[in-house]
Amino acid sequence: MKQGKILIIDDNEDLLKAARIYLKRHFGQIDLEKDPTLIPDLLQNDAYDVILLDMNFTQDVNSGQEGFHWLDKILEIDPSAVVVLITAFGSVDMAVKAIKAGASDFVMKPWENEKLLATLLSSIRLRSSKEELKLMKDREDTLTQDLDHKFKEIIGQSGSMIQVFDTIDRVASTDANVLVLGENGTGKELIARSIHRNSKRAEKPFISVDLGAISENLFESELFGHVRGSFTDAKTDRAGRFEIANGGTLFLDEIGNLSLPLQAKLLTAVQNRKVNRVGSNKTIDVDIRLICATNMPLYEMVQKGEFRQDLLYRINTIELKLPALRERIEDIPLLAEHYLKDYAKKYNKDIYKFSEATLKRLEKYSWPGNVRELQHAVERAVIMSRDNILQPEDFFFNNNQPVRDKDDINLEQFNLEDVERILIRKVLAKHNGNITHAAQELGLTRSSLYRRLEKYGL
Ligand SMILES: Nc1ncnc2c1ncn2[C@@H]1O[C@H](COP(=O)(O)OP(=O)(O)OP(=O)(O)O)[C@@H](O)[C@H]1O
Repeated sequence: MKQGKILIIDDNEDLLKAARIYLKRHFGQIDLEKDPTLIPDLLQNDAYDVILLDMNFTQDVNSGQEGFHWLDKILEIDPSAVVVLITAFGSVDMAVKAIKAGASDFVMKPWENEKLLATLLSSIRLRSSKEELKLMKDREDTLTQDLDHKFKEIIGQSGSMIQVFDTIDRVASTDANVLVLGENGTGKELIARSIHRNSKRAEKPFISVDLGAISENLFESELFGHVRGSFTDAKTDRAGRFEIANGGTLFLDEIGNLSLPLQAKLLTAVQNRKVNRVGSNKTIDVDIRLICATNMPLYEMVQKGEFRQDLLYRINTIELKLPALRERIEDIPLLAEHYLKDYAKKYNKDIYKFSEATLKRLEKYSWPGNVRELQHAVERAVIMSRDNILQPEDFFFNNNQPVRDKDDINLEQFNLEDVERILIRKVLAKHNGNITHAAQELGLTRSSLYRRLEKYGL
């Protein structure tokens, strides 16, 4: 089937007819219109891939003013419309002006059919890439909104969280680099997003990079980009995260996991605010606000020569230490009730509170996985409970489950899931709960390890 819908607007009837006869062979639909005042109606009723528009409608007037007027009108109705202008021979200046005003291309009268066809075909391609781009932009906006929603509300009324809020208030509007320290699941990314949202850069991107999840040899390409052919898999030019974050905030998570050679490369980029794509000599300026986070003891690591002191001093202009959940017990009921409301709604359950005994138990538990662990525990309890009040037995706590010994694994008895659960628990214990290290040892990404932790209730 022939593709493409084309609208031609010109007051010369002979020209319209001739164009239709020729173009009908190549496109799905050709609509002709003599009267430009009908453009808004036509665009209401149909979506055209290309609009071919004459510059001059009234005879003896060659200023092109009318053409510009209608071009503006069309782009006002559909900003991604593809308009090709028809200009009189010899008025190249006007054509250039039209392109600056938003036309995609122009053809000169009298035209050669082949040339007209080639112009229309490339215009149709342009239209579909414009639409694709718009779709991608919309998709990105939706994703950002979803993510932002997830990260919007910071809950806490403990003294230590009030201090955190106060620091966010004071630093958000500055461009100062911020280092967020805290155990896994204490809300480091949440805080980073909140700083971004309250900064002058809020309308620009917030780009998050999990440095613990990037392999050593892809580090430069991921962060600084690459040009085509610079290594085997570099099939196209690609911008790195620094460039993508330009104007906005770059959030480097798990910075303590970076090897010393990569720390040096990062330092250079952070210091100079310039990057070179891998395989290119061109230096690109980047304007970013840097927020870094880690659960590792960076100061001790500096003492041991595992983390560069100069890099630490670059990134820690402002330091924010997030308290572990067990250090702010008064926030536990608050968070638990927040998640209870969320998940009861999500799973359509009529559960409205925790029993007194449950709250006590939740307050006593040590929450090694902090808020993330509490969130998952409440979700699981909501799913499993048959009552409308959550009881202690709806919760499984890490330290309720004895870690079995290696000898316990009897391969005849265990199914694969049991073995996986035990293995994950052991590897986690070996790395003191450090998710990144455990994931590395297990050959999993951090997110798939989190998924399994959730699945097995670890
Ligand atoms: N104070 C808080 N109020 C509400 N939700 C929170 C709070 N702190 C953390 N969370 C939630 O807990 C989850 C984990 O938070 P986040 O990813 O920011 O932690 P993190 O410290 O960056 O974790 P990791 O070190 O594992 O990357 C998220 O779903 C987040 O929304």
